[in-house]
Amino acid sequence: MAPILSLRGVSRSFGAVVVARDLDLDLAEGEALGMLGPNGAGKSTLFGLITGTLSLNSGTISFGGQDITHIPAAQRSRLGMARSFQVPQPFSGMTVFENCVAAGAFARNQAERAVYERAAYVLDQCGLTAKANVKAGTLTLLDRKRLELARALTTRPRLLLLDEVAGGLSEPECAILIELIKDIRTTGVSLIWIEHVIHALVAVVDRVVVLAGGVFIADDTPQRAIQHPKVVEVYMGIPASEAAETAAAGSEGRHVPA
Ligand SMILES: Nc1ncnc2c1ncn2[C@@H]1O[C@H](COP(=O)(O)OP(=O)(O)OP(=O)(O)O)[C@@H](O)[C@H]1O
Repeated sequence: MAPILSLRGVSRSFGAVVVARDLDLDLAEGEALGMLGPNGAGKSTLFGLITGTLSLNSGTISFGGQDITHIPAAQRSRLGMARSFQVPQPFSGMTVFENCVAAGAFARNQAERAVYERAAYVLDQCGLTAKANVKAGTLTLLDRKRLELARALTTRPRLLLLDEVAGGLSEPECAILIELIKDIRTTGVSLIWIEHVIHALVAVVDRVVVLAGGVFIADDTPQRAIQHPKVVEVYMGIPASEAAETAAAGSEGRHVPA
C-alpha cells in the first residue's frame, strides 16, 4: 500500500541553522511514528513543513498519493491533516465545545452546525464531555492537552501530528494521556508524535525516528532507536563507538543498527 505521507529530499534552513538536510520519510497508513531529537533539532519545524505553515527550501511532500508541496496550509487541513501544538492554544474565552466546533468547521470549511455531532463524539472520546460548557481558559493542563487532541480530532484527520502533548504532565496524568492516544490509534488514524517523554512515546508508537543535525540518525523500532549508539551520543554525550561497545556487552545478540 502507498504511504499516506512521503517526504523526499526535504531541506530547510534558517540562516546558518540547517534543520532538515535532504530528508526522506515514509509513513504507512495507520502507522504511529515517534519523533525524538534534542532541543532545537527541527522537529516542530518539520511539522510546519508537513502542514504547510512553513515552506521548503527544496524537496517534495506527498499526502494520500497527492503532491502537496505547493498546497497552502488550509487546503492541507481539508485533505485530512491536523496538528496539536506544544503549548495548547485554545480560544480561552470560548467553551470546550465551541473550541472543537470552531476547529472542525474551519478545517473542513463547513457550517458550525454540521460539526456539532462530531464535536460531541470527540469530547466523549477525550473524556471532556463533563467540561463541554466550561471556558477553555479555566481548564487544567491535562484537560487543555485533551482539548488539543479533541480540536484536532474534530477535523476528522487521516494524519494527526502531535507536538509534545505529554510535556508538563504528572505521571498519573501522563498515563491517562497514553491510554487516550492508544484509543485514538484504534480508529485507524496515522500519527506522528514528537515527544521528549520517551516512555510515553515508546508505549504507543510502532517506530521512532531521531532527528539531529538535520538528518535522521536513527529509524527503527522504539526500543532499538533509543539505544542506537548515535542517539546515545547525542543525548548522553557518550561517543558513539563507546555506546556501541556498551550496548553490545550489555545485550549479547541484540540487533544494533549500523
Ligand atoms: N521562524 C524561524 N526563524 C528562525 N529560526 C527558527 C524559526 N523557527 C525555528 N527556528 C530555529 O530552528 C531550529 C529548530 O527549531 P524547532 O522549534 O523546530 O526545534 P525542535 O526540535 O522542535 O525543538 P524543541 O524540542 O526544543 O521544541 C531552532 O534553532 C530554532 O531557533
